[in-house]
Amino acid sequence: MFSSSSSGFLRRTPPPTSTTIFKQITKDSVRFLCTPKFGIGQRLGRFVVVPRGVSAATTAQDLVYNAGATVAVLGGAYALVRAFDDLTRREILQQGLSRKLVHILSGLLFLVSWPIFSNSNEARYFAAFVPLVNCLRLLVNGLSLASDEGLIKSVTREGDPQELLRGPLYYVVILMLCAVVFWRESSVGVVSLAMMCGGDGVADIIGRRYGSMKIPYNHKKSWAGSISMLVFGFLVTLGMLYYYSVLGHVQLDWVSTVPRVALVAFVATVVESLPITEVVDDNISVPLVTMAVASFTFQH
Ligand SMILES: Nc1ccn([C@@H]2O[C@H](COP(=O)(O)OP(=O)(O)OP(=O)(O)O)[C@@H](O)[C@H]2O)c(=O)n1
Ligand SMILES: C/C(=C\CO)CCC[C@H](C)CCC[C@H](C)CCCC(C)C
Repeated sequence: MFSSSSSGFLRRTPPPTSTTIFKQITKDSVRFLCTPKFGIGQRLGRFVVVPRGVSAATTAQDLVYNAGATVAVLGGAYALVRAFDDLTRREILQQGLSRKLVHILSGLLFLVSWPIFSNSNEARYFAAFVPLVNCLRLLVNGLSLASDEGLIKSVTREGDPQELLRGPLYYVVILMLCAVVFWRESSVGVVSLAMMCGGDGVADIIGRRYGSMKIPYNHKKSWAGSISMLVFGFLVTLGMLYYYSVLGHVQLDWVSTVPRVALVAFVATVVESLPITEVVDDNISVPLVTMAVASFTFQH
Protein backbone atom coordinates (compact mmCIF):
# COMPACT_ATOMS: atom_id res chain seq x y z
CA MET A 1 0.00 0.00 0.00
CA PHE A 2 1.43 3.40 -0.94
CA SER A 3 0.48 7.00 -0.12
CA SER A 4 1.48 10.14 -1.98
CA SER A 5 3.64 12.88 -0.46
CA SER A 6 4.16 16.52 -1.33
CA SER A 7 7.40 15.69 -3.17
CA GLY A 8 5.38 13.50 -5.53
CA PHE A 9 7.07 10.31 -4.28
CA LEU A 10 5.00 7.37 -3.08
CA ARG A 11 5.97 5.62 0.12
CA ARG A 12 4.91 2.24 1.59
CA THR A 13 2.30 2.38 4.37
CA PRO A 14 1.11 -0.60 6.48
CA PRO A 15 -2.21 -2.28 5.49
CA PRO A 16 -5.18 -0.32 7.03
CA THR A 17 -7.13 -1.56 10.06
CA SER A 18 -10.96 -1.37 10.09
CA THR A 19 -10.75 1.79 12.24
CA THR A 20 -8.36 3.35 9.77
CA ILE A 21 -10.67 2.43 6.90
CA PHE A 22 -13.65 4.04 8.72
CA LYS A 23 -11.68 7.18 9.38
CA GLN A 24 -10.38 7.28 5.81
CA ILE A 25 -13.88 6.85 4.33
CA THR A 26 -15.17 9.65 6.59
CA LYS A 27 -12.23 11.88 5.77
CA ASP A 28 -12.47 11.13 2.04
CA SER A 29 -16.21 11.82 1.96
CA VAL A 30 -15.78 15.17 3.71
CA ARG A 31 -12.64 16.03 1.76
CA PHE A 32 -14.34 15.09 -1.53
CA LEU A 33 -16.98 17.74 -0.82
CA CYS A 34 -14.29 20.24 -0.02
CA THR A 35 -11.36 19.40 -2.25
CA PRO A 36 -11.14 21.21 -5.60
CA LYS A 37 -12.29 18.81 -8.32
CA PHE A 38 -9.36 19.36 -10.66
CA GLY A 39 -5.82 20.72 -10.62
CA ILE A 40 -4.17 20.92 -7.25
CA GLY A 41 -5.79 18.56 -4.80
CA GLN A 42 -7.21 16.41 -7.61
CA ARG A 43 -8.37 13.10 -6.25
CA LEU A 44 -7.20 9.75 -7.60
CA GLY A 45 -9.13 7.30 -5.44
CA ARG A 46 -7.73 7.59 -1.90
CA PHE A 47 -4.80 9.74 -2.94
CA VAL A 48 -4.48 13.46 -3.31
CA VAL A 49 -1.78 14.16 -5.87
CA VAL A 50 0.34 17.27 -5.37
CA PRO A 51 2.71 17.63 -8.37
CA ARG A 52 6.39 18.09 -7.47
CA GLY A 53 7.43 21.66 -6.78
CA VAL A 54 3.93 23.15 -6.89
CA SER A 55 2.68 24.30 -3.49
CA ALA A 56 -1.07 24.46 -3.12
CA ALA A 57 -0.58 27.92 -1.60
CA THR A 58 0.61 29.38 -4.91
CA THR A 59 -2.27 28.28 -7.14
CA ALA A 60 -4.90 30.73 -8.19
CA GLN A 61 -7.47 27.97 -7.87
CA ASP A 62 -6.59 27.49 -4.22
CA LEU A 63 -6.98 31.22 -3.58
CA VAL A 64 -10.35 31.29 -5.35
CA TYR A 65 -11.45 28.18 -3.48
CA ASN A 66 -10.55 29.63 -0.08
CA ALA A 67 -12.14 32.98 -0.98
CA GLY A 68 -15.33 31.09 -1.75
CA ALA A 69 -15.14 29.29 1.58
CA THR A 70 -14.65 32.64 3.33
CA VAL A 71 -17.73 34.11 1.64
CA ALA A 72 -19.76 31.05 2.64
CA VAL A 73 -18.70 31.27 6.30
CA LEU A 74 -19.28 35.02 6.34
CA GLY A 75 -22.77 34.37 5.04
CA GLY A 76 -23.27 31.82 7.79
CA ALA A 77 -22.17 34.31 10.42
CA TYR A 78 -24.51 36.99 9.09
CA ALA A 79 -27.40 34.53 8.87
CA LEU A 80 -26.82 33.34 12.43
CA VAL A 81 -26.97 36.85 13.86
CA ARG A 82 -30.02 37.70 11.74
CA ALA A 83 -31.80 34.53 12.85
CA PHE A 84 -31.35 35.32 16.54
CA ASP A 85 -32.30 38.93 15.94
CA ASP A 86 -35.54 37.69 14.41
CA LEU A 87 -36.19 35.30 17.31
CA THR A 88 -35.58 38.12 19.77
CA ARG A 89 -37.80 40.61 17.90
CA ARG A 90 -40.60 38.03 17.84
CA GLU A 91 -40.00 37.60 21.60
CA ILE A 92 -39.46 33.86 21.07
CA LEU A 93 -36.11 34.30 22.82
CA GLN A 94 -35.16 36.71 25.60
CA GLN A 95 -32.35 39.05 24.60
CA GLY A 96 -29.97 37.66 27.22
CA LEU A 97 -30.57 34.06 26.15
CA SER A 98 -30.20 35.06 22.49
CA ARG A 99 -26.82 36.62 23.23
CA LYS A 100 -25.59 33.49 24.98
CA LEU A 101 -26.79 31.18 22.23
CA VAL A 102 -24.98 33.36 19.69
CA HIS A 103 -21.92 33.14 21.96
CA ILE A 104 -22.15 29.33 22.03
CA LEU A 105 -23.00 28.71 18.39
CA SER A 106 -20.77 31.27 16.66
CA GLY A 107 -17.49 29.89 17.89
CA LEU A 108 -18.47 26.24 17.64
CA LEU A 109 -19.78 26.62 14.08
CA PHE A 110 -16.66 28.59 13.21
CA LEU A 111 -14.62 25.60 14.43
CA VAL A 112 -16.82 23.24 12.42
CA SER A 113 -16.14 25.36 9.31
CA TRP A 114 -12.32 25.22 9.48
CA PRO A 115 -12.02 21.88 7.55
CA ILE A 116 -13.85 23.50 4.61
CA PHE A 117 -10.76 25.55 3.84
CA SER A 118 -7.94 24.07 1.77
CA ASN A 119 -4.64 22.62 2.95
CA SER A 120 -2.63 25.64 1.86
CA ASN A 121 -0.55 27.65 4.32
CA GLU A 122 -2.75 30.68 3.66
CA ALA A 123 -6.06 28.95 4.44
CA ARG A 124 -5.99 30.02 8.09
CA TYR A 125 -5.91 33.68 7.09
CA PHE A 126 -8.96 33.24 4.89
CA ALA A 127 -10.74 31.70 7.86
CA ALA A 128 -9.55 34.45 10.23
CA PHE A 129 -10.99 37.04 7.84
CA VAL A 130 -14.48 36.07 9.05
CA PRO A 131 -13.98 37.12 12.69
CA LEU A 132 -12.02 40.14 11.41
CA VAL A 133 -15.05 41.36 9.44
CA ASN A 134 -17.23 40.80 12.49
CA CYS A 135 -14.68 42.63 14.63
CA LEU A 136 -15.04 45.64 12.35
CA ARG A 137 -18.83 45.33 12.49
CA LEU A 138 -18.71 45.35 16.29
CA LEU A 139 -16.34 48.35 16.34
CA VAL A 140 -18.37 50.41 13.87
CA ASN A 141 -21.63 49.71 15.69
CA GLY A 142 -20.11 49.90 19.18
CA LEU A 143 -18.73 53.35 18.39
CA SER A 144 -22.15 54.26 16.93
CA LEU A 145 -20.61 55.00 13.53
CA ALA A 146 -23.39 52.80 12.21
CA SER A 147 -26.46 51.23 13.74
CA ASP A 148 -27.14 47.60 12.86
CA GLU A 149 -30.15 47.07 15.07
CA GLY A 150 -30.15 43.33 14.34
CA LEU A 151 -26.59 42.96 15.55
CA ILE A 152 -27.18 45.10 18.64
CA LYS A 153 -30.38 43.28 19.57
CA SER A 154 -28.97 39.76 19.19
CA VAL A 155 -25.57 40.37 20.70
CA THR A 156 -26.07 42.82 23.57
CA ARG A 157 -27.73 42.14 26.90
CA GLU A 158 -29.36 45.53 27.38
CA GLY A 159 -29.36 46.93 23.84
CA ASP A 160 -26.53 49.37 24.57
CA PRO A 161 -24.24 49.52 21.50
CA GLN A 162 -21.22 50.09 23.75
CA GLU A 163 -21.68 46.55 25.06
CA LEU A 164 -20.39 45.41 21.65
CA LEU A 165 -16.96 46.81 22.53
CA ARG A 166 -16.49 44.42 25.46
CA GLY A 167 -17.42 40.72 25.57
CA PRO A 168 -18.34 40.31 21.89
CA LEU A 169 -15.26 42.19 20.67
CA TYR A 170 -12.90 40.18 22.86
CA TYR A 171 -14.69 37.04 21.65
CA VAL A 172 -14.06 37.63 17.93
CA VAL A 173 -10.45 38.63 18.63
CA ILE A 174 -9.95 35.25 20.34
CA LEU A 175 -11.50 33.53 17.30
CA MET A 176 -9.00 35.31 15.04
CA LEU A 177 -6.11 34.47 17.36
CA CYS A 178 -6.96 30.76 17.45
CA ALA A 179 -7.39 30.57 13.67
CA VAL A 180 -4.08 32.26 12.92
CA VAL A 181 -1.88 30.93 15.73
CA PHE A 182 -3.18 27.38 16.22
CA TRP A 183 -5.42 26.52 13.22
CA ARG A 184 -6.44 22.92 12.54
CA GLU A 185 -3.27 21.02 13.24
CA SER A 186 -3.03 22.01 16.90
CA SER A 187 -5.49 20.82 19.53
CA VAL A 188 -4.90 24.02 21.50
CA GLY A 189 -7.09 26.29 19.38
CA VAL A 190 -9.86 23.73 19.18
CA VAL A 191 -9.82 23.18 22.94
CA SER A 192 -9.73 26.91 23.73
CA LEU A 193 -12.71 27.80 21.54
CA ALA A 194 -14.71 24.77 22.63
CA MET A 195 -14.16 25.72 26.29
CA MET A 196 -15.00 29.41 25.73
CA CYS A 197 -18.14 28.63 23.73
CA GLY A 198 -19.34 25.25 24.99
CA GLY A 199 -18.28 25.80 28.61
CA ASP A 200 -18.46 29.49 29.53
CA GLY A 201 -21.54 30.01 27.35
CA VAL A 202 -23.52 27.23 29.04
CA ALA A 203 -22.40 28.34 32.52
CA ASP A 204 -24.26 31.62 32.02
CA ILE A 205 -27.49 29.96 30.85
CA ILE A 206 -27.55 27.31 33.59
CA GLY A 207 -26.20 29.61 36.27
CA ARG A 208 -28.79 32.35 35.68
CA ARG A 209 -31.61 29.84 35.80
CA TYR A 210 -30.52 27.39 38.52
CA GLY A 211 -27.70 29.21 40.30
CA SER A 212 -29.24 29.72 43.74
CA MET A 213 -26.25 28.22 45.56
CA LYS A 214 -23.51 30.82 45.13
CA ILE A 215 -19.79 30.16 45.20
CA PRO A 216 -18.36 31.27 48.57
CA TYR A 217 -15.60 33.42 47.07
CA ASN A 218 -17.74 34.90 44.29
CA HIS A 219 -21.42 35.52 44.96
CA LYS A 220 -21.99 36.50 41.32
CA LYS A 221 -21.26 32.95 40.24
CA SER A 222 -22.94 29.71 41.32
CA TRP A 223 -22.12 26.04 41.76
CA ALA A 224 -24.70 25.16 39.11
CA GLY A 225 -23.07 27.49 36.59
CA SER A 226 -19.57 26.28 37.31
CA ILE A 227 -20.45 22.60 37.32
CA SER A 228 -22.26 23.04 33.99
CA MET A 229 -19.21 24.79 32.59
CA LEU A 230 -17.03 21.89 33.70
CA VAL A 231 -19.33 19.22 32.27
CA PHE A 232 -20.29 20.93 29.01
CA GLY A 233 -16.84 22.32 28.44
CA PHE A 234 -15.40 18.83 28.84
CA LEU A 235 -17.98 17.14 26.59
CA VAL A 236 -18.02 19.80 23.85
CA THR A 237 -14.22 19.83 23.73
CA LEU A 238 -14.04 16.03 23.41
CA GLY A 239 -16.69 16.16 20.69
CA MET A 240 -14.82 18.80 18.73
CA LEU A 241 -11.51 16.94 19.08
CA TYR A 242 -13.22 13.78 17.81
CA TYR A 243 -14.54 15.73 14.80
CA TYR A 244 -11.03 16.94 14.00
CA SER A 245 -9.49 13.53 14.57
CA VAL A 246 -11.99 11.81 12.24
CA LEU A 247 -11.02 14.33 9.55
CA GLY A 248 -7.37 13.54 10.18
CA HIS A 249 -6.33 16.97 11.38
CA VAL A 250 -5.24 15.73 14.79
CA GLN A 251 -4.04 12.28 15.87
CA LEU A 252 -4.97 11.68 19.50
CA ASP A 253 -4.39 8.92 22.01
CA TRP A 254 -7.80 9.05 23.70
CA VAL A 255 -6.55 7.27 26.84
CA SER A 256 -4.38 10.30 27.60
CA THR A 257 -6.54 12.90 25.88
CA VAL A 258 -9.61 12.43 28.10
CA PRO A 259 -7.80 13.24 31.38
CA ARG A 260 -5.97 16.11 29.69
CA VAL A 261 -9.27 17.64 28.57
CA ALA A 262 -10.68 17.09 32.06
CA LEU A 263 -7.73 18.99 33.57
CA VAL A 264 -8.10 21.85 31.09
CA ALA A 265 -11.85 22.04 31.75
CA PHE A 266 -11.29 22.08 35.51
CA VAL A 267 -8.71 24.87 35.40
CA ALA A 268 -10.85 26.92 32.98
CA THR A 269 -13.86 26.47 35.27
CA VAL A 270 -11.94 27.63 38.33
CA VAL A 271 -10.65 30.70 36.49
CA GLU A 272 -14.15 31.52 35.19
CA SER A 273 -15.53 31.32 38.74
CA LEU A 274 -13.04 33.85 40.13
CA PRO A 275 -14.29 37.37 40.97
CA ILE A 276 -12.08 38.99 38.32
CA THR A 277 -14.67 39.92 35.69
CA GLU A 278 -14.28 43.61 36.58
CA VAL A 279 -10.55 43.32 35.83
CA VAL A 280 -10.52 40.91 32.88
CA ASP A 281 -13.49 39.67 30.87
CA ASP A 282 -14.27 35.93 30.85
CA ASN A 283 -13.92 36.01 27.06
CA ILE A 284 -10.25 36.79 27.60
CA SER A 285 -9.36 34.96 30.83
CA VAL A 286 -11.04 31.63 29.99
CA PRO A 287 -9.54 31.12 26.49
CA LEU A 288 -6.10 32.45 27.41
CA VAL A 289 -5.82 30.18 30.46
CA THR A 290 -7.15 27.30 28.38
CA MET A 291 -4.50 27.99 25.73
CA ALA A 292 -1.76 27.98 28.36
CA VAL A 293 -2.89 24.78 30.07
CA ALA A 294 -3.71 23.01 26.79
CA SER A 295 -0.34 24.03 25.30
CA PHE A 296 1.40 22.47 28.29
CA THR A 297 -0.69 19.33 28.64
CA PHE A 298 -1.11 18.52 24.94
CA GLN A 299 2.52 19.11 24.04
CA HIS A 300 3.92 16.91 26.80
N1 LIG B 1 -20.07 30.01 36.85
C1 LIG B 1 -21.13 30.82 36.60
C2 LIG B 1 -21.18 31.67 35.48
C3 LIG B 1 -22.29 32.47 35.28
N2 LIG B 1 -23.34 32.41 36.16
C4 LIG B 1 -24.54 33.24 35.96
O1 LIG B 1 -24.52 33.87 34.68
C5 LIG B 1 -24.44 35.32 34.81
C6 LIG B 1 -23.56 35.92 33.75
O2 LIG B 1 -22.32 35.21 33.79
P1 LIG B 1 -21.04 35.82 33.10
O3 LIG B 1 -20.15 34.74 32.62
O4 LIG B 1 -20.45 36.85 34.00
O5 LIG B 1 -21.67 36.52 31.86
P2 LIG B 1 -21.21 37.93 31.34
O6 LIG B 1 -19.71 37.91 31.25
O7 LIG B 1 -21.83 38.99 32.13
O8 LIG B 1 -21.88 37.90 29.96
P3 LIG B 1 -21.09 37.82 28.61
O9 LIG B 1 -20.11 36.67 28.75
O10 LIG B 1 -22.17 37.55 27.65
O11 LIG B 1 -20.40 39.16 28.46
C7 LIG B 1 -23.87 35.52 36.20
O12 LIG B 1 -24.24 36.81 36.71
C8 LIG B 1 -24.56 34.38 36.97
O13 LIG B 1 -25.89 34.73 37.25
C9 LIG B 1 -23.29 31.55 37.26
O14 LIG B 1 -24.22 31.50 38.04
N3 LIG B 1 -22.19 30.77 37.47
C1 LIG C 1 -22.36 37.60 21.92
C2 LIG C 1 -21.01 37.06 21.68
C3 LIG C 1 -20.05 37.11 22.63
C4 LIG C 1 -20.24 37.67 24.01
O1 LIG C 1 -19.86 36.76 25.00
C5 LIG C 1 -20.72 36.47 20.33
C6 LIG C 1 -20.59 37.55 19.24
C7 LIG C 1 -20.58 36.88 17.86
C8 LIG C 1 -20.27 37.81 16.69
C9 LIG C 1 -21.18 38.97 16.60
C10 LIG C 1 -20.35 37.02 15.38
C11 LIG C 1 -19.14 36.07 15.25
C12 LIG C 1 -19.27 35.18 14.01
C13 LIG C 1 -18.06 34.28 13.87
C14 LIG C 1 -16.81 35.06 13.73
C15 LIG C 1 -18.18 33.35 12.69
C16 LIG C 1 -19.34 32.37 12.81
C17 LIG C 1 -19.38 31.51 11.56
C18 LIG C 1 -20.41 30.42 11.62
C19 LIG C 1 -20.43 29.62 10.35
C20 LIG C 1 -21.78 30.90 12.00
